[in-house]
Amino acid sequence: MTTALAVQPLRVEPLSREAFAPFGEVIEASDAVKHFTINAGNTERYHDLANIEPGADGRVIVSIFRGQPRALPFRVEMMERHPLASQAFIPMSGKPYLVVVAPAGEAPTAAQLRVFLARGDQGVNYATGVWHHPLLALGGVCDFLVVDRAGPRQNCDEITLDTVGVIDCAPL
Ligand SMILES: NC(=O)N[C@@H](O)C(=O)O
Ligand code: NI
Repeated sequence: MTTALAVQPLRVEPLSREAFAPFGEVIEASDAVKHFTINAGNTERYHDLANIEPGADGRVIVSIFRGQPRALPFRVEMMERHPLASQAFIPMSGKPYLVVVAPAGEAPTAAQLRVFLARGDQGVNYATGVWHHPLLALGGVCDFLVVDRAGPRQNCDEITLDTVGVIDCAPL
């Protein structure tokens, strides 16, 4: 007889720079970040938004992830981390998406997970080693520009959670 896994309802928070700070950076054109006008006044530059870390023997690469939408309620059953490098996701389709994270270090429990709803104009950069769930697109097929690492050595650890985290909220 298989025993059912315990479930833990997960609260969804709006994504903000302050709340996400323990996990990395939020990539957005906000008055809260350093910005200045360039190109003879035509363009505003929102400067130096994320710490992109490819690791000592890696190089920075840019890819596009085309994510299929996830259905809600969503069961968070696994998490992953990239121990050698950061990973950034910048939405290109203008739709909100979910970000599930836990601090770098010991494998997290469901109770330690943080869930953020990101707007379609907010990207995130996971700092090296930060636990996160793979891409969670919502509302349709969505493209994301992804800035992460190519290089030798394996750069993805996955864990299965003992307790399933359940995200069951409509976007905030
Ligand atoms: N595997 C892969 O490149 N994608 C994950 O790292 C992810 O965070 O979506
Ligand atoms: Ni990842």
